[in-house]
Amino acid sequence: MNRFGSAMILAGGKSKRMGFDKQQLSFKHMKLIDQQIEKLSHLFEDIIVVTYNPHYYQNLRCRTVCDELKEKGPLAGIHVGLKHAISQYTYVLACDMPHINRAYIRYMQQRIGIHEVDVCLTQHESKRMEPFNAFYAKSMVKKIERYLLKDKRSVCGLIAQCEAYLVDEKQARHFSPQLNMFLNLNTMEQVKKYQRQKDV
Ligand SMILES: Nc1nc2c(ncn2[C@@H]2O[C@H](COP(=O)(O)OP(=O)(O)OP(=O)(O)O)[C@@H](O)[C@H]2O)c(=O)[nH]1
Repeated sequence: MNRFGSAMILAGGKSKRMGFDKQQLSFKHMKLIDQQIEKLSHLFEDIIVVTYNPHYYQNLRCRTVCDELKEKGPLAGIHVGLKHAISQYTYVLACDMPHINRAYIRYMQQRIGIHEVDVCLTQHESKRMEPFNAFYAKSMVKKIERYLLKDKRSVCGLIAQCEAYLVDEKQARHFSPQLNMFLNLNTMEQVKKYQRQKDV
């Protein structure tokens, strides 16, 4: 099994705040998630989209899976994505995140190379953790399953029980000064603001 061959995009949420399915978000006449798949395909040989709508992805360079443990939130997506991953570590992204930072992905891979942890993610000065734009080990599958079956859902609660490499906010800002690489679009207001700033 290789080390970093798989990436997953979570696209199985309810998008209540957006008011329409975030998998359908488009910029410049191209779906955001299709743009993510395109970008990630230059960095990872295996792209997994965790979705209940596999037909959206038929002609793209990815495969699809859907949650085994339903109605349990993003961790259930991470759970099934890791189960199907072909590599020891999988890069995890949400379908509403428009910025993919290659240098930061490489940096996290280097850190994992040295520290051999269960997860590598970023922690803000406030101690809040970013569950996406992060790496998770395939060896976490059983642990996540047990956690979800106890009806727990918090990614951060799970991380507290793991060997984690936490990149601190200051370090992350060297790669993304405004932390745009963690921007996620939950509402139309956020989409409009993003469009105004980026002219997309
Ligand atoms: N596979 C899977 N992905 C999920 C699930 N819940 C959320 N996600 C994904 O996780 C990421 C973050 O989700 P949120 O934005 O917090 O939740 P959401 O359900 O998409 O949106 P809201 O209904 O507005 O909270 C998005 O990429 C979602 O598609 C789930 O139950 N299964």
